[in-house]
Amino acid sequence: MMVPLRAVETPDIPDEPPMAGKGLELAFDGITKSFGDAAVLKGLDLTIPAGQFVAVVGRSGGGKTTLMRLIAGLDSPTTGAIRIAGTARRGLQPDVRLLFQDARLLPWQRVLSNVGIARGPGWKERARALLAEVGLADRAGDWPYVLSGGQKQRVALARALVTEPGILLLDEPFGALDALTRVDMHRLLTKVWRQHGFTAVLITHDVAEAVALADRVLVLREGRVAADIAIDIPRGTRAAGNPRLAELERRVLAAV
Ligand SMILES: Nc1ncnc2c1ncn2[C@@H]1O[C@H](COP(=O)(O)OP(=O)(O)OP(=O)(O)O)[C@@H](O)[C@H]1O
Repeated sequence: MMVPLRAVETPDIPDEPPMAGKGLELAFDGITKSFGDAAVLKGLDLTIPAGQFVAVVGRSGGGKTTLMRLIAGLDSPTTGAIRIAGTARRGLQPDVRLLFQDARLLPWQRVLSNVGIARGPGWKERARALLAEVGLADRAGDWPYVLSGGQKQRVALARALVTEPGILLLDEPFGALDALTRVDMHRLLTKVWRQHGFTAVLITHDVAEAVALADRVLVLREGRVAADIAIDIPRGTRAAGNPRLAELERRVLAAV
């Protein structure tokens, strides 16, 4: 069944700011990144306030994944610095977690152990609470292979949240899901973002998804921020048919 979904409706979620506390500020100071002679990022200067939900859109090859890898500490910028809560980022850190298009669960661990991968005292209770939050309280004892694609992504989300990261990076996490499951995941992501208060950076090809979920959309084009657009309408009103949403979507598309 084809379901025409221009935007995500989240009328069941009140438009409140995220809970204060966990989110960390993320700043790019003159970031460039080259691979050999190829300049992929050509100078990024911007600050993402703690707890903000930012979507990054752009054409294939525009440098989105490269930027993500720099934030995660999987790679280093050629020049410039990334600061997290004011401190220059150095290598992998537990305050930043990643969610990818594929859930990357460990097939030899049951769902609960996948979520509680970090272990430590009280890990089982914590993992169970997170599974309940993502709607999978009754699947703790299952093996990953019995889960649907959407359920696997829910487990991956619970696992990412178990360490209460200050920044959650999402690299096309819903790209492989069908339209209805995507809408469910949009609702869930909005809910957990509100509850946990992390700073969110979502990479997506889907402009409708970007304007539906984010506070702010960055358009990355040829290694630069071609547009920085505030989505200044309440989430509860971001339904298909809202003319202001359509206008914002047009602005983002024009910049892409
Ligand atoms: N390790 C690498 N070595 C050489 N070139 C690279 C490397 N990583 C990325 N690139 C190049 O950098 C450019 C940007 O790639 P990147 O994956 O960041 O783009 P993207 O915007 O995420 O694209 P997509 O939407 O297709 O994932 C591409 O031209 C790519 O070939």
